[in-house]
Amino acid sequence: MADAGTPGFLPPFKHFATDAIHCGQEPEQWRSGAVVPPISLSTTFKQQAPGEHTGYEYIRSGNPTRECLEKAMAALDGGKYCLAYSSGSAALLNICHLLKPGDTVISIDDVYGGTNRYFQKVASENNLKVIFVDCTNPKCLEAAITPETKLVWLETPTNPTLKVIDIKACADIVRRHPGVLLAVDNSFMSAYFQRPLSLGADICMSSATKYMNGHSDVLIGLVSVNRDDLYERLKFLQNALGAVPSPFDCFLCNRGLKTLHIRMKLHFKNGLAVAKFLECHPRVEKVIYPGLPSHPQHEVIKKQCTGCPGMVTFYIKGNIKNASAFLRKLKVFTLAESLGGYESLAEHPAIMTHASVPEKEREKLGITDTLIRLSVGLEDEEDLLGDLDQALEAAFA
Ligand SMILES: Cc1ncc(COP(=O)(O)O)c(C=O)c1O
Ligand SMILES: N[C@@H](CCO)C(=O)O
Repeated sequence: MADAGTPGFLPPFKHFATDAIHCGQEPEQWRSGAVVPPISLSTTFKQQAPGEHTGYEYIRSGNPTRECLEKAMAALDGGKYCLAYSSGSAALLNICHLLKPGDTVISIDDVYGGTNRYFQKVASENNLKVIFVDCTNPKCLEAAITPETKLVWLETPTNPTLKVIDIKACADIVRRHPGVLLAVDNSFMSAYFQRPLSLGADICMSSATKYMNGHSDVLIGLVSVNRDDLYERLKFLQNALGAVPSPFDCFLCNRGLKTLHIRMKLHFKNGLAVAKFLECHPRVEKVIYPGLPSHPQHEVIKKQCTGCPGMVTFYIKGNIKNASAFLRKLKVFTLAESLGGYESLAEHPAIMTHASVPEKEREKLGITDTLIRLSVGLEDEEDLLGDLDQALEAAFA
């Protein structure tokens, strides 16, 4: 019986679990017939004669364990190719090396703090112009494109205010401007809930450090594309820049993919329960969760996604003291950066993940002293809700 998915959302991507378990994992590729791909640590490979090799010559340019992960991830992203990097930030760096001095990048205004930092404090100092646009209104994107624009960078939902962008609408606009690439950072959704390539994006990037690996024990980035020319250039840059992940990290992330479909369904269930609980709580000012009908782009996420992740953002009543007290009083949720693991995490973006965003910009984006971001994990729902309730009360005691 096929998984019917969630009413109102896209139906689940077909064969997702089977692809996660089998794509790129063929035992026949190993002399041993290993059902689980071995970890190939060798940094170099014997050649029969100069230049006559097995397809592998040096670890940075190719590794069997990394290729198993890349093949599995390409299938999950619905892409032709995938390339792995040492982090999501390294993936962003490689993508930006597709550009030339004098090019312009249009970025969604609300992005991960580290992405903002790279754009404002590195790329901008290397002859790239970066402008930030609220692409929740695609007309704003259209108006911002100039002849120098060569890359549009989206996150959806955005980190941390969970704005949802209509990927297809933005892709339709970008396609009217030849030479402009559309990249979507899919970290918050995972491939299980969202496939940007199928909606017209040229590049799908994931900090697989998050949901894709899903165990908070690997730093790794993944980039999927369909276009042969993009793949060839990114493959060259992957080797030339050298920001590749270790075989062990590839092994762990490849293993994480095998349970992604199960984990994401539970993240959705727990995330929605937490959002609904907070929405009714007297100590909560406002909840932002794309899975709630109250979210301004609720219809967009249902149109382009098969579900919602466990990312819930809310404004606690009071001030910074109440927000800080709440975070300190949590027992099941852990006060820590990052997201997408099996454990529930809570953080204060203005002080933690988005501290590098200039204060005026943070305020404009709504990243205020009372904004709290949750990564709702896989714990028992009653324990999660009970923890939030006791911490909210304690924050005002
Ligand atoms: C949405 C988003 N994109 C990119 C990154 C960067 O990924 P990494 O930490 O793997 O470098 C992060 C977090 O770090 C993130 O939250
Ligand atoms: N990008 C992750 C790690 C932050 O350093 C987050 O937003 O929590």
